[in-house]
Amino acid sequence: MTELEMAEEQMQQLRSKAKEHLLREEWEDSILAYSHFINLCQDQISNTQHHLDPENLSKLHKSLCLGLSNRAEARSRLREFDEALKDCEQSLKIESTHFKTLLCKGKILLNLNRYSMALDCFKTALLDPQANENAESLNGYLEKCKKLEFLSRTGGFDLSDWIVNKYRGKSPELAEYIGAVQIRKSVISGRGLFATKNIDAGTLVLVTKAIATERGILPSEDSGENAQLVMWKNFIDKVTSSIAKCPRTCYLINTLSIGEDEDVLEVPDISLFRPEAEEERRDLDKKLDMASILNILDVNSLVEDAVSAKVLGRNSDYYGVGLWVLASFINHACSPNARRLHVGDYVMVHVSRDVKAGEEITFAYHDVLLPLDKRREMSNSWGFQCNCKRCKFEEEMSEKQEIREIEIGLERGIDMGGAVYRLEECMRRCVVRGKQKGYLRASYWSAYSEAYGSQKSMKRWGQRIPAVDVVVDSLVEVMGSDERLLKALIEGLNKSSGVLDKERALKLGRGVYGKVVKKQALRTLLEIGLF
Ligand SMILES: C[S@@+](CC[C@H](N)C(=O)[O-])C[C@H]1O[C@@H](n2cnc3c(N)ncnc32)[C@H](O)[C@@H]1O
Repeated sequence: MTELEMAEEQMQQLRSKAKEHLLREEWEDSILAYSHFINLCQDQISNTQHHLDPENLSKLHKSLCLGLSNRAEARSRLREFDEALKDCEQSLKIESTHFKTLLCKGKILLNLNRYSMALDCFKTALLDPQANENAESLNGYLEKCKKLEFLSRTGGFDLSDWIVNKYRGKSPELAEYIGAVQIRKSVISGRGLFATKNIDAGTLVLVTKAIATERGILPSEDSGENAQLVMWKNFIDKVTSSIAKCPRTCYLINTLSIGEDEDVLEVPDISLFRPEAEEERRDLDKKLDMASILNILDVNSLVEDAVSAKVLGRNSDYYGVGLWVLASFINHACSPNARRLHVGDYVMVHVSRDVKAGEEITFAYHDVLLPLDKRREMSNSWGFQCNCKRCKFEEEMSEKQEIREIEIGLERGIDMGGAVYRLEECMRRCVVRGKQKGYLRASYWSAYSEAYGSQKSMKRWGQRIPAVDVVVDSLVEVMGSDERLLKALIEGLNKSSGVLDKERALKLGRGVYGKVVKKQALRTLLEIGLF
């Protein structure tokens, strides 16, 4: 047997082995075998290209092209998208219209949310004769790319049907989207996200896919602490693995705060977070050590089921944690103007009240319908102290004897209607007006909500305290919409046989869900009490 024949036989064996692994979905073994095969193929081409007849040389090129394409497929199944894309590029250099490679590359780009580049791949694949046999799936991908590209350009998402149908069926396909926002230095701390134009309540400002999420049901014993620790460890592993597989992910995570010296941090351009941003400009070699990863996750991870968030389509027993890079630039405020919806691995952030151009977009990291000391405890556990206008104002007010007495009364369980009456009287005497009234009412919301919910309390105090809609309006003005406010408004007005101003309820609903739920669907949700 000649040397050439021996090499050919070895290649033949390797190819069969690699293919077998691929069919059995043994991705790692398949990658190993294809790598070996590809090396042999490349050696063979460079050693023999001058004395091989053109037909054999072309056969070798074809084999190499297919080997690269199949290795790309196996790598993409392991979510090693970067390496898989490199294989696709090499394969397409040999045969620029190689159908299988174009299909694989298109799917990878779709996974990376690079919709228009994926669309180009599928369009080119359509020109290949093989497209006829695969017309159905190819057309499916083409339609999907077009739809997602449109959504990422316009932000025109519509979750109405899915929500009204109580999340039955597949969750809607989402795309990454960046609205009228930019990252700038913030007076709150470090960098923040800012509106670049006036934005009305309910409008989306961003939709972004998680780098990683971890979800599970927490058992009730030891308040789920152990399970939470296991989930946190799994979450860290997932983030670390994403960083190892993708330099872009590593680069983006590197832009995040570790919670210290935020004021000297660089302000990244928002365009870096667009999936289709140019790769070349980036310093993709910067590495992240484990200590930095842990600090970054500590400061930036979000729990899905927070008060300023709504998890759509999943059992409420689930506990979920995730890292959404762009959303990590949003600072906390005790009078926030944005909320988030969690759908699958995406987070959708919308403003929950009208926002002016240049205003910072903020959401609540923890419950803000609580008094100052409780809020302080929670921001301390996040590792910062909030000094927003509301906190400063309440600090002044907490010096007042009357406020102290009200707090003592609340601790001792006095009639909530009475506590509300005293607070309103105190605000009248201290000439607390406008937003500041909303701030204090928000802090003592639990007293208001209990009073409005109790027949006995309303009978005694109802005439002497402001009506529920007046209080809800003043709260919405300072902290945007909230489900609890919407519920209190509807129930309170029902009880007092007041007429529910539908437009007012719709506005509140819009603040909670954003414009991704259309008016008619929102009306249905309000009618069936599903909010
Ligand atoms: C998710 S990051 C927000 C973006 C961050 N400012 C940056 O420059 O990357 C969370 C960190 O921002 C800071 N932060 C957010 N809201 C704050 C607030 N209301 N007051 C003080 N610091 C805040 C804290 O350091 C917190 O750990």
